[in-house]
Amino acid sequence: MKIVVDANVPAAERCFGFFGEMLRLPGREITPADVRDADALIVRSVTPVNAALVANSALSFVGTCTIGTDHIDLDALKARDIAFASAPGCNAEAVVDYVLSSLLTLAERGGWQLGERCVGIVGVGNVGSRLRSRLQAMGVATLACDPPRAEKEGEDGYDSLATLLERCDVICLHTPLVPDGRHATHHLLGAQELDRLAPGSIVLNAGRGDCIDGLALRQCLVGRGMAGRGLVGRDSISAVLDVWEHEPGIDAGLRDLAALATPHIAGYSLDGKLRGSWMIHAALAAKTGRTPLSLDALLPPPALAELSLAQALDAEDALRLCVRAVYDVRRDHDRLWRQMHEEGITLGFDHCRADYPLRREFSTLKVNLSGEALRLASLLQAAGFQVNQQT
Ligand SMILES: NC(=O)c1ccc[n+]([C@@H]2O[C@H](COP(=O)([O-])OP(=O)(O)OC[C@H]3O[C@@H](n4cnc5c(N)ncnc54)[C@H](O)[C@@H]3O)[C@@H](O)[C@H]2O)c1
Ligand SMILES: O=C(O)[C@H](O)[C@H](O)COP(=O)(O)O
Repeated sequence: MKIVVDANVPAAERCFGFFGEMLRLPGREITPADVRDADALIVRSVTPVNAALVANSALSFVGTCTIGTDHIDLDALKARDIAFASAPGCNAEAVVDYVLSSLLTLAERGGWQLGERCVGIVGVGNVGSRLRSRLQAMGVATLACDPPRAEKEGEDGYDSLATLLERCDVICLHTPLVPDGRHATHHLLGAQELDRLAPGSIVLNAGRGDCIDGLALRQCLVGRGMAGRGLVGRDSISAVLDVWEHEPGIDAGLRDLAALATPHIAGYSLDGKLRGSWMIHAALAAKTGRTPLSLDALLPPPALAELSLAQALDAEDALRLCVRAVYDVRRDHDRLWRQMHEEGITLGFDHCRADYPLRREFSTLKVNLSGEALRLASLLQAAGFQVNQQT
């Protein structure tokens, strides 16, 4: 069996070398000639898998080791009877870690507490529902908007986008890119919606770049944001952007105005990436009648497995300390600036992603609590850490 695999797919040798001869290629450069005699194609989100790519191929399986599938033309695969698998939810926990690290960073810079805010979650699927559960358990008020779900399940628990814009001071986008139709998400937040944001609001996009009109956001930030990299003001609008229109050639002007700007890495925990590879490995194993490897065999132990707190810290300060011990979003923001400065926008963006430092998920850290710190147990557990109470 010949398998073409994006060079940025981690654990490719173990997951796909397992099935036969493997050819690794840069994801953005895979051509019809590369897949002509291939049986399987394994991609991440940067390879457009369309009719032109698969038309004259021998492919019988395409897998994407990602949650998003907007780069795949499912009709083109169906027309050629090519089996398809994606990795729903694989990196959802990592995206929630990203959101918490970002909001706690902005809270520190702006001098407010996350617990005072109301977070509006747009798109309540694998990512959004996990975010909602963690925030609710932490005692943070949330509202949710997901018209496709509301239609299927009833309106209870769901609000309109207009209500979120009116009542929330943090708006988190976790929608897929849906180009058209009744629930299209292309430019879901445009000039009109951005105009409705209350002073001091935060807009965070970790869905897909095209879900926000970048030009409108840029104008909004010029008018109502704090001009200057990474700054936040009590009454100004702040943006946290992980995804962008036209990646990797993103708008540097918008990057300059964002409080946190990262190169589409919200889901880039090692756990999330390996889960993605493994899920596609398991799908290909099922298709070919093989017994898959176990996911546990792929995941190494974390470098930082435990930390201990014994003193009476402010609850959000303690949370921030644990969050940053595992994942500090400021490092990704700084890396993007540095790499773009050295290599230019496009190369800098892609190299930041390709050479991504090892990152684990909150759930890999055990926090030992004793003495006064015992009162932090429920907050830390709610945020996703393992907690060990030493009485
Ligand atoms: N930044 C990253 O690194 C990263 C990582 C993972 C996923 N993503 C993106 O985030 C998206 C969401 O991930 P997920 O795992 O939660 O996907 P999912 O498919 O589980 O959930 C998406 C949710 O969005 C809802 N939705 C669709 N159209 C909507 C609309 N118009 N308004 C509001 N809600 C709408 C759907 O009903 C669904 O509940 C993915 O499709 C992917 O594009 C980005
Ligand atoms: O859809 C997803 O799973 C995420 O956007 C994923 O993190 C994208 O990563 P990439 O495939 O671009 O490496």
